[in-house]
Amino acid sequence: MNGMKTAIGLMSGTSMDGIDVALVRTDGRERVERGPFLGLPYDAGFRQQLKQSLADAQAIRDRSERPGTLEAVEKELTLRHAAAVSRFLKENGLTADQIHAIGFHGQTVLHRPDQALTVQLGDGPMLARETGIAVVCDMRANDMLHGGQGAPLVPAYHAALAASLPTQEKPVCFVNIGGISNLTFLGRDGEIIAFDSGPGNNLIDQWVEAQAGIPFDQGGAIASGGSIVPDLAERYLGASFFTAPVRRSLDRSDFLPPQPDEAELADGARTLAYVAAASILRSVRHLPERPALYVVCGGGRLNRVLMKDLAILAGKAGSKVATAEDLGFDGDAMEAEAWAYLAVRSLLGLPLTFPGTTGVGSPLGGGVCYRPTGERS
Ligand SMILES: Nc1ncnc2c1ncn2[C@@H]1O[C@H](COP(=O)(O)OP(=O)(O)OP(=O)(O)O)[C@@H](O)[C@H]1O
Ligand SMILES: CC(=O)N[C@H]1[C@@H]2OC[C@@H](O2)[C@@H](O)[C@@H]1O[C@H](C)C(=O)O
Repeated sequence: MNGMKTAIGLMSGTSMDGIDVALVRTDGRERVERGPFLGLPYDAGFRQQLKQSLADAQAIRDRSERPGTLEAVEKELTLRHAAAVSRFLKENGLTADQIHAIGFHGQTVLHRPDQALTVQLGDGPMLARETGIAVVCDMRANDMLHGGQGAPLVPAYHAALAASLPTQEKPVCFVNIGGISNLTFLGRDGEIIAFDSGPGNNLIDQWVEAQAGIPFDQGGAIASGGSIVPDLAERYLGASFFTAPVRRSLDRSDFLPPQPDEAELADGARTLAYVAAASILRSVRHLPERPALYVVCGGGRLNRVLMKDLAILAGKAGSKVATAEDLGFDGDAMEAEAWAYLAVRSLLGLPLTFPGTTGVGSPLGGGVCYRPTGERS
């Protein structure tokens, strides 16, 4: 189809649970055809290396620095992404020459918007060489150089998806409950407002891992046997992040899990599921209007306790809650799809960020493209 480009998006999110791969055909505007998706979980050993890299990244003062284990982890991460692309192409009967570009997120190991410092591990030139496909990466940096928060970037894609929704579902609010949660409000007239809305699954994951050696609370099974600890919930929900007049994007370390003596395993999981749901409603006060509908994507939509809390809280405020799947989207693939979409926008010189999304002064492009030959464009 005229003007359509085919791109692969690669996302390794703040949960550090694996690599998501998705294919999108798009004109970089409102025409979007979603293709196949592949989720490849990291093994426990590599997750541990990524966790170590978060600690090592604390020493970074300039985003090109790679202290401690970071250089080795970046190489390993990039090769794993290259292997993921190769497997994805093979499984779907595709070849590299059918793909215009890869949108490569990498792994965020440090994000300090107040210092305009954001670091995503991932070697774009190496990935381009390994795959034989042009790679668009570093999509957050230009926004930060121009005074933006560098996140969230998915909103441009949410806006393209929302274009296909009927008017009665608007204003609509996409909510991504990943490691950290972020939301995108889309008004009836196309107004777009987005921000990080608070902790998502990261606190739950860290809590059940530390207390029971389990990586995440599948289906909310642990939480369903517990009770909310009101003081603990209020400690999180009373954080300055929620009361500050201005929104800012979050780093994984901005919210830390409870101390072991603050709750039993199930009560802690129950409380943190509630905190993840209530955070979204607390953040909604920054929106100009109550959303008619919340569309939930990201792994948190699979935690039944969290989703029930969200449905109750949103319902009290007069809004409906649906999963991405209820509307024909894919809640696991959405972020990887977004990176494919953003890569095409980057190639076309279209803006990735907007005053209403990252707080940047005016709509702004971003991303750097590396060709397999080594050229940068
Ligand atoms: N079946 C499930 N039941 C409950 N929770 C789940 C389930 N599957 C995944 N999750 C949660 O979702 C998390 C992964 O979500 P997702 O992949 O959306 O996050 P991410 O992309 O890494 O993060 P971010 O959006 O912050 O970058 C897991 O760490 C886990 O906590
Ligand atoms: C710095 C960084 O990687 N931020 C992530 C993180 O995970 C969720 C939330 O915080 C969001 O702001 C962002 O990711 C999504 C994909 C985004 O930029 O839209």
